Amino acid sequence: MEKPSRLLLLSELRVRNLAYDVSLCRSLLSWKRLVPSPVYHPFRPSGSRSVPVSEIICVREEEEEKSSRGKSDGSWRKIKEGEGKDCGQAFTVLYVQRCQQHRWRCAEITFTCPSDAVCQRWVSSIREQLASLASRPKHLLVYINPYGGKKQGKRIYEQKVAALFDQAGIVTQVIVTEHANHARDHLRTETELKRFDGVVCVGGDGMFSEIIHGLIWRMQIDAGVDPNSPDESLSPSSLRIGIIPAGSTDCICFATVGTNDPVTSALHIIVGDSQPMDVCSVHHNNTFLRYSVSLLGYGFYGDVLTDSERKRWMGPARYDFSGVKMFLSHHYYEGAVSYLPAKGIIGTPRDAFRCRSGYEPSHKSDGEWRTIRGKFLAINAASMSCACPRSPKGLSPAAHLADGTTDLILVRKCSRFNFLRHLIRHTSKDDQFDLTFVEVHRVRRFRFTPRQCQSDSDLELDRQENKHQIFSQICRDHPACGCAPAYSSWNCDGEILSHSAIDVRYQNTVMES
Ligand SMILES: CCCCCCCCCCCCC/C=C/[C@@H](O)[C@H](CO)NC(=O)CCCCCCCCCCCCCCC
Ligand SMILES: Nc1ncnc2c1ncn2[C@@H]1O[C@H](COP(=O)(O)OP(=O)(O)OP(=O)(O)O)[C@@H](O)[C@H]1O
Ligand SMILES: [Ca+2]
Repeated sequence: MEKPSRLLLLSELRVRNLAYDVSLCRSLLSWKRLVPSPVYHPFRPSGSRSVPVSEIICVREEEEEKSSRGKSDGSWRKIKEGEGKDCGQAFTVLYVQRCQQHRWRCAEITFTCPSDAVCQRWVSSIREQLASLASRPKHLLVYINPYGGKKQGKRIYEQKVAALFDQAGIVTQVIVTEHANHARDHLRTETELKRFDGVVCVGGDGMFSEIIHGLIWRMQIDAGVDPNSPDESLSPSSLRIGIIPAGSTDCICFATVGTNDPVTSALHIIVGDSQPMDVCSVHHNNTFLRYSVSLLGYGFYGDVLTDSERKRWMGPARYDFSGVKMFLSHHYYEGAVSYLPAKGIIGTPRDAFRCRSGYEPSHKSDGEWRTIRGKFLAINAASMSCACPRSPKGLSPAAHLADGTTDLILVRKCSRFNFLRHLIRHTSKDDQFDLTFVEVHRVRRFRFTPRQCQSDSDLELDRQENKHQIFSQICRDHPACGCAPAYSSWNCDGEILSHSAIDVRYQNTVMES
């Protein structure tokens, strides 16, 4: 065995009885097949592969091979006969294999060594390399929501994730929640959080939201900041949050990882990947309501959520049922949206670029507040793309994950046919914003006031702008006329907000695994 300075190890090992040149550099494990060649070179490498050490899950000594050594095991005998060498132990490397559509799988390869000593050297060298990867979690606190999505959270964790964490040497404390807000309250009070490198959320967007709320609260308390104060800037979280998708939309997982697959997510957690994301805070009259990381939607998405919560027994299909119902209801809502455009940022919501990686928040000064009044079918604020299996490009395909902005999408009252065109474009390559009744702005902050809550001076401005629309005034004065509901609700990451008039501002960035 030679050991050039660039290499940590270089050996001739066997994989399924074939000879390979196997090397371990500082960041790469590579194996190259050695094929006999009759022409110039006695051995010519082919079939080479390499895996970054950062994507190795673990290395395992093959105990069975050790015990069968010297016994009349067919494969061992072949190696002995073929090579005429004294065969030793084998070791298996488990590593990440990238598959289609951003899926990751755990692959493994077993190397047979010529001696025990060589095997030991390989195993300890790879383990040393793995131990030096500081971003890998060692202790994780896992919350399982057994109630989200198709109610499979517990099974998904036990069958697809637990064994992988175990193989990667991750020690877990698992809590299966018993009621809504169990995880949030547990994070707020009971746990000695310093023991953990991260929190794992097995559930959907609502469960992730619970965990964000618990963690942010806890971080503020630990940092001596009043969590209720709207003006205090958030103390950043030292704990990362990993998501194992087990909900109905799982858009936070899909938009960050590119797929909703528990094994892929578990592998991202194991290798210590991290992804910062923006957190917005939502206030009503200076009172804090909630944080949001994905969608804040009024009108269509608020109504779909309100209607679908009554049909939870349908599982994820409730959204399609309520989606069709609310599409047919075709409710629009009047109000004023004011926003602070984000200036000096890289990109616009109409870019072709898709973001699944971090982005530095820009702190350049912003523009002037602008106000848009009107009748809206939907007002959506997307802090990330909100991509999900229903819409793989999402509500705002070019939204950045951590740039301190939100894409504000306004869909004005239009015909059902036009609204359907807009919706369908979420599922195709066509631009859903390239329609006269849709506008999108990248903003740092925004406010919404339903028409019924607008001040008299605002209403006077409205009247001047919409002199011809006399019926809107009649409907406002006679909300019982049945022409349309006056208020919708805000869908905040899949939870219903208690107020319609809200003030939303970019707050901070948290880490997600
Ligand atoms: C004709 C096909 C049109 C398909 C249009 C698909 C657009 C889908 C866009 C999905 C955006 C999801 C945003 C994520 C929000 C999450 O924070 C939240 C919590 O998990 N999920 C939802 O609110 C769950 C929201 C789920 C919304 C489902 C809407 C389904 C609309 C169906 C309209 C059909 C019209 C048919 C007419 C005959
Ligand atoms: N043990 C529990 N029993 C009842 N509700 C729970 C429990 N644990 C958590 N919850 C609540 O369940 C709700 C739904 O969970 P979650 O959002 O994860 O799934 P979902 O709504 O099906 O998926 P998505 O949000 O991705 O569409 C959340 O509001 C969460 O607070
Ligand atoms: Ca939910």
